This record gives sequence, structure tokens and C-alpha cells, in this order.
Amino acid sequence: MDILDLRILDILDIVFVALLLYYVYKLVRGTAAVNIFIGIVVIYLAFLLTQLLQMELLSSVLGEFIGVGVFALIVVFQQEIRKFLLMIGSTNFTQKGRFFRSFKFNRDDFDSKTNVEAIVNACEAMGKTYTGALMVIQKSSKLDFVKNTGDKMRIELNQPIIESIFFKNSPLHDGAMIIEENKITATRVILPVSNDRSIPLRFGLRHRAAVGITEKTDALALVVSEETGQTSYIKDGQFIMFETMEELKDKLKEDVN
Ligand SMILES: Nc1ncnc2c1ncn2[C@@H]1O[C@H](COP(=O)(O)OP(=O)(O)OP(=O)(O)O)[C@@H](O)[C@H]1O
Repeated sequence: MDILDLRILDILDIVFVALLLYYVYKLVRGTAAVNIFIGIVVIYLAFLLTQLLQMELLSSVLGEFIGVGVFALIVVFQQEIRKFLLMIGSTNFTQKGRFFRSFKFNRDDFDSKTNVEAIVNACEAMGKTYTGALMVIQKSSKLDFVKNTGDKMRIELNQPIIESIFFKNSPLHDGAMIIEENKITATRVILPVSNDRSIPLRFGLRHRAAVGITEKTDALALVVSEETGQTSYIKDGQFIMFETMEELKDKLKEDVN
């Protein structure tokens, strides 16, 4: 019985470590943090080697370094840790909210499912007229910290509304639009801009802002370029490739709900 318990615990242990490594990988993938992570592993291996070879002085220097390293890690990986905690902390509550909403306790007339068709059709139409747009779809991480920079509102999402907000002469066209479920909850929002140097130079601030918010949270972003009319889909700080608008709809539907 003891052996059986131990085995189950061992399996759980391995599963949790694998999950932890997977989430750490997901967070640092494609960012400069990967190199820092490799640097830390190299220092740690060097420390183990100096201990094995009994090189007292070097071992104590590296030991000291690793001792304060925890605080250095918190500073260096501040954004990743924040995103990780947000990911763990908010997922369950959001799902609980959806569970209650399915019983219609929450007296909201809006359909809670994001209208992906309206969003993508609006992107296509805006692309044809070279109208710039930036839309951020909130998932489990709350976007309140950016919503405060813009104008809060509560409008049911549909294609004409999106197009009229981003219409060049509209007072609301600047900055980003925040979408929560099937509502536009803020416009003219200023997003954190990504410092990622691997983003091609042809992409300006609008695209960098989309990368920035998706790096920091699990939100999804759509950008319509004013210059090329092209739509870009950004998730986890990465540009997601798609061939047709239908394919984009399928990808979005999968990722949104
Ligand atoms: N930090 C930001 N948060 C939200 N929106 C932003 C931010 N920075 C810029 N924008 C929006 O992007 C517009 C300018 O974009 P810019 O031309 O630099 O981007 P771009 O990525 O080259 O896009 P485009 O292909 O449309 O020109 C601004 O008018 C503003 O509406």
C-alpha cells in the first residue's frame, strides 16, 4: 500500500514538475528571458561542478551569487512571474463566472459569447479602406490596469460599431479597443509597448502595443494596418500566421472561448 502511495505521489510529482516547466517555457518562449534562463542554468551547473571538484573559493563565490540570485530573479522575471500568477489566479474564477452566467443569475441582456464573425469581418472591411485598428480581447487576465488609460464604456459588439469607432474621423479611433466577452468595454486605451527587438522594423507602435499586451497577459490582439490594410493576429507576444480570414475566424473561435 505504501509503495502504491509512493508511486502515485511520484507520478503526481513528475506531472507537476512537467506542468511547471511547461508554463515556464510558455512564458519565456521567444523572449529575451530564455537567454537569462539558460545563463542561470549554466551558473548553477558551474556551482555544482565546483562543489564536486572541491574548488572552495570559486564554489563559495558562486554560492553567494546563487544565494542573492532569488531576489535578482524576482526583479528580472517580474513580468513573467506576474503573468504566471495571473494565469493561476484568475482562470478558475472566470470559469466560475461563466458557470453562473449559464444559469442567467446575472441579468445581462448581452450574449456572453464573443462575436468573432463581427470582429474578423470588421477587420476585413477596415483593411479594404486602410483604416487602422487595434482590438484586444480579454481572456482570464483582467485588463483593468490598461482600461483606466482610455474611455470606459459598455457597448454590445457588432461589426458596424467596430467600424464606426475606428473610422478615421471618429473621436474614439485612436489607441486600442478592449473587448470583454461580447462587449466593448473601453476605447482609446494606451497599451504597454513591447521592447522585443525581434519584431520587424516595418511594424510600428500599433503592432508593438499588441505584442506588449499579449506578452504581459493572456489577452488576444488583432491589428489592422493603416499602411498595408493587413490584419495581424497576436497571441502570447507572437504573430500567429493564417492564410484566409476564414482560417483566422477558426483560430480565434478556438482561442477566445
Ligand atoms: N501604446 C499604444 N497603445 C495603443 N495604441 C497605440 C499605442 N501606440 C500607438 N498606438 C496606435 O497606433 C497608431 C500609430 O501607429 P503606427 O503607425 O506607429 O503603427 P504601425 O504598427 O506602423 O501600424 P500601421 O501599419 O497601421 O501604420 C496611433 O495612432 C495609435 O492609434
